[in-house]
Amino acid sequence: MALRIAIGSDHAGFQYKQKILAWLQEQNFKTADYGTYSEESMDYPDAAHPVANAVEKGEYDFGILLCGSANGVCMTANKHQGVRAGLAWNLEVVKLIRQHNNANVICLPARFISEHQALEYVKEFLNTPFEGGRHATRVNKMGIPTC
Ligand SMILES: O=C(CO)[C@H](O)[C@H](O)[C@H](O)COP(=O)(O)O
Repeated sequence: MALRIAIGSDHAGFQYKQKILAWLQEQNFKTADYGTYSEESMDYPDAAHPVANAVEKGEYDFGILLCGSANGVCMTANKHQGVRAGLAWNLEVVKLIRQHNNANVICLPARFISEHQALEYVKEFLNTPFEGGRHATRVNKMGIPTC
């Protein structure tokens, strides 16, 4: 079955979101676009929460979020149980958020990377598997300790 990918951005990430979405659709991924739908100023949580919800509920396998620095969408997405959103600021870090952190949401800083880089980071994110092993132990400890 094709991977299901939810995407969202604020106004700062809107243009890159449109390019990434077009590429995802060309590749026949199942996609959901949670906005924003123009460059008009808006509040990033209004796009980040719906994407994180879709991943949290298991309706989508991965999320892609963009804002100016990626911090606002990343902080918002990580409020959701079962969401592991990682900041993507270079290719090696993108690999590591999958290999070591099993990130299920990638957060792209549209004002600090090129459109080409944004697309390359998305491709790397989708093609890199989680390594498991010692990293699985650590990821499992991310929840709030009960003792
Ligand atoms: O939320 C952010 C930072 O954490 C994003 O970078 C936003 O895109 C940015 O704050 C938007 O700024 P603007 O001046 O309202 O365009």
